[in-house]
Amino acid sequence: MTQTLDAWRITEQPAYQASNDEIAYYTAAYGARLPVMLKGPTGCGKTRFVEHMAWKLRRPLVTVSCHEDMTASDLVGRYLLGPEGTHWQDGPLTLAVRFGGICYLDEVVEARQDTTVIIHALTDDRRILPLEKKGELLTAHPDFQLVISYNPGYQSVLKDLKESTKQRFCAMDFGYPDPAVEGSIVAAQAGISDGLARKLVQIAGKSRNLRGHGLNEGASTRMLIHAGRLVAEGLTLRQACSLAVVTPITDDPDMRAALDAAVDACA
Ligand SMILES: Nc1ncnc2c1ncn2[C@@H]1O[C@H](COP(=O)(O)OP(=O)(O)OP(=O)(O)O)[C@@H](O)[C@H]1O
Repeated sequence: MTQTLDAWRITEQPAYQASNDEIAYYTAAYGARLPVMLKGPTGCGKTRFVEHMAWKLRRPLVTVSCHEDMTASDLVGRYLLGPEGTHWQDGPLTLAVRFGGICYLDEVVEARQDTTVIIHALTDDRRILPLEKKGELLTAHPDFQLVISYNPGYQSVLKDLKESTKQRFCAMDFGYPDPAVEGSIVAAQAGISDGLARKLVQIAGKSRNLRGHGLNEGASTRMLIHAGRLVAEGLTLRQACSLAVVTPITDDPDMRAALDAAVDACA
């Protein structure tokens, strides 16, 4: 069976509101074919940004959510047994390398280090991917680029990228957008008024101040969009925030009470 990247082409513009110069930075990194690391908390727009850039640069985007059971074969490919015997099937990384896509490894630190080292030869001047089981040394297509995401807040000494991996990448910091930008993202994507979106952003601000004081992370932009959608479905702000923000984010009764109070103060 012939494999292509057609299924990974993004045909409709993914909505993305820029906060700073991230589009220019990324465009330059892609122009120089340098690998990029996007750093930031969950749900702040990293994936949406890569989707937007892949669309803008007209490159197919192959996204892989990394996890600790992921093996090198899951990324690179493997021999499969079919009716006509065994045949090689490229994994998602190999497809992007072979046909010139952008490969986005989401939460790469979750993958085992023996998996992450396979990207080393791809992310220095060599730009090669050894397919050991197939006995092929694949040189990356000129349009190939590797992007990884990384949440610095979750890392521990035991679970961090190796220095030799980090130092191969350009890196861009992502945070939650400024309140005005975040409000307009939430209003547009949840289909709610600007006033209501502003309230949700205020609530998020209060939860973000509790980070490190009982919360691992404050409410993300993604959560605010979910809460907004629930209000659009007919829930009150308090109900929507309970369902989409407060209950998912913490099990601690005191912390839930503090967040409920923050919601009431903004309602
Ligand atoms: N700048 C932005 N412009 C438009 N939409 C945004 C922006 N930032 C966040 N969003 C919205 O927030 C949602 C969550 O963002 P996204 O999935 O990109 O987060 P993420 O940082 O990749 O999270 P994770 O690390 O959990 O994968 C998106 O689906 C999108 O609706």
